[in-house]
Amino acid sequence: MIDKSLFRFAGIRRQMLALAVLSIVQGLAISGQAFGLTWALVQIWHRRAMSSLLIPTLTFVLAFVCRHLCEVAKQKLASSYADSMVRDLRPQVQSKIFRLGPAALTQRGTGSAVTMLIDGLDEVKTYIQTVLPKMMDMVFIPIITLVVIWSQSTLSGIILLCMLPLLFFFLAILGLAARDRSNKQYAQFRKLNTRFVDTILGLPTLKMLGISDEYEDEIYSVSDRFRKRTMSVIRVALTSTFALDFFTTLAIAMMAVFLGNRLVNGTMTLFPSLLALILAPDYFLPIRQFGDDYHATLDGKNALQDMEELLNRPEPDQDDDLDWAGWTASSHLSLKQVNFTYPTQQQADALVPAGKAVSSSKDPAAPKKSTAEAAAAAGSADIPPALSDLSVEITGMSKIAVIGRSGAGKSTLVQLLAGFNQPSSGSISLDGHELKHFNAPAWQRHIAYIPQTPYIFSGSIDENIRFYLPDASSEQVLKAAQEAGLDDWLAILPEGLDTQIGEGHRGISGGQAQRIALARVLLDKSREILLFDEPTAHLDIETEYDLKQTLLPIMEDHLVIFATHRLHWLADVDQVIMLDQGRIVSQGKPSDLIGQGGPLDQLIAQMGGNQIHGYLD
Ligand SMILES: Nc1ncnc2c1ncn2[C@@H]1O[C@H](COP(=O)(O)OP(=O)(O)OP(=O)(O)O)[C@@H](O)[C@H]1O
Repeated sequence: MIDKSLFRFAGIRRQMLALAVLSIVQGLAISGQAFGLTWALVQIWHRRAMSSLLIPTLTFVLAFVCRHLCEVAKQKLASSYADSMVRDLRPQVQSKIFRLGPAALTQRGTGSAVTMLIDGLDEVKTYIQTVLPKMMDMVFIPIITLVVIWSQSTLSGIILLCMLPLLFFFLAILGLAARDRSNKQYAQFRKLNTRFVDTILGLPTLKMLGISDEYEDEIYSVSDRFRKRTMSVIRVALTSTFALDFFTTLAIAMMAVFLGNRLVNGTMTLFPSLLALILAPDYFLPIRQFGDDYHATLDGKNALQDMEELLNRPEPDQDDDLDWAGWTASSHLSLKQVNFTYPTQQQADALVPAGKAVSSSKDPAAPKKSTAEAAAAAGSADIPPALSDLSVEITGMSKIAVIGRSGAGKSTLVQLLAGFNQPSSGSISLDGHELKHFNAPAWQRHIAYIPQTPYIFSGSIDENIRFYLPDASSEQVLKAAQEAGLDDWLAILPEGLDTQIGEGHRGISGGQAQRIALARVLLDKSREILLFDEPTAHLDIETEYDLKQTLLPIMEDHLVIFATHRLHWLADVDQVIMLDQGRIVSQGKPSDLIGQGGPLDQLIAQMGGNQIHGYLD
């Protein structure tokens, strides 16, 4: 019923102990309250003097106050513990998502990550603050009240004790049914969020293609499935409440009949029978409350398991030990027979060592596989490698174009160099350092990655330019903006660099976004390696031409690796790497390759020879 993973949280045992003490005190107070009430009622029944009611009434009031103070204390304790646990958990989950990187986000879906960080943590909080005190109540209060009832009427005690297994049986059966349904409901909830966030992100495209209504219907049907799953959880919850209430009422009614009978026969006095009867509902109350709240907390339990699964995911290896000062004109990078295969969904799931995945492994202590190992394992699977036997030599401030048809592996290679993808085999040597992969802070501190659509966050242009170097001076930012060709645009903006852009603010063009990305590179001179993943793919030819004029001087004193479809860039690079199905089919100086009738000529012919005019001229 209670998640074992909860015990890994610091201080939980102390909290449970404090809650247990409070539950025991509350159990005693409940008995004291029933005792005072019964005493007072018996005094009234026997028409005793009003003064004889003073002590029973005082007992009742004191016990009543103590009972409710215990309740308040338990709620405060559980809620402040749940608060502090969620406060600790939030940064852990957040930084894990960052450490896992873009591949994990692609696998889980952005919506799912957002759900986990916002709703998921709130649900975990509700789960912790509800389940811990209820659990303690269920353990201690029935025992204390049963002892008191048993001491007054053995028969009542036996009736209540016999009813307990029945209640637990129903609690377990319906709890399992609710858990299954709740798991499905949570999976549907994740699907709904992923679908919803993806659709919102793709809304401009959907609108442009005139299919946004169909997606609205699609979201409606996913939401409707979620509603049906929620209703099925509620149905089980109501059945469970009904079953628990029914058996509780039945047990109390049976007790009342037996006790009434004995009272009439004169084999029992009023006080013990009334005390047993008054206390009986409190004997069942914690079990009923746990049963009722159990369904409400299942989402939190699922969210916690989901977080545990994420936190236990092995992270891509990171080489923190690389001691490398940066790329210079004499630097040398060598890749030899490097292979990379994307893991399949099943292989990615098999990486998870905790929770469900552990059960599939005979040895829970088995070492966790890294993404690279999974990719190596993936070699035997059906999916072909995205990069095969890649051997490249790169020296000094060269400019290298990576070209090839769609799906050839250009982006995969750039992402491998950025450290997102880790090779499954092959060797890498950087200025004499042997690397397993490029996920090394010492390397990543020297690269600037510019994708097709640069990341523009919600904030001012100034803040966006400071992306790599938040402490740069205003003069440096302005100079970088001017060098990146943003000055004409800034001149017409009333607020200049302080203009708010990104989500929820002023929209900007693709060319302006690329220039902001260039300004980031120009601002941080320590990034001598530029990794471009088709930065001009979304731009019209005039904008691309304008941007190219800005880009060429920047490329001069950098190592540039430029994945592109636009072959006119061949006129401006020193080396070309042509990929086809993940293999290098042609490599060398463009002037040595063009006109030789090789694969590059075929590609030029297929893509329209005029693109290369700049080079031929
Ligand atoms: N996350 C991924 N998971 C599995 N396979 C992938 C993933 N990303 C890319 N691939 C596959 O890897 C291969 C190379 O893809 P990649 O994106 O590197 O090609 P590309 O040359 O950049 O294509 P394009 O020019 O269309 O962007 C393709 O077959 C693609 O389907």
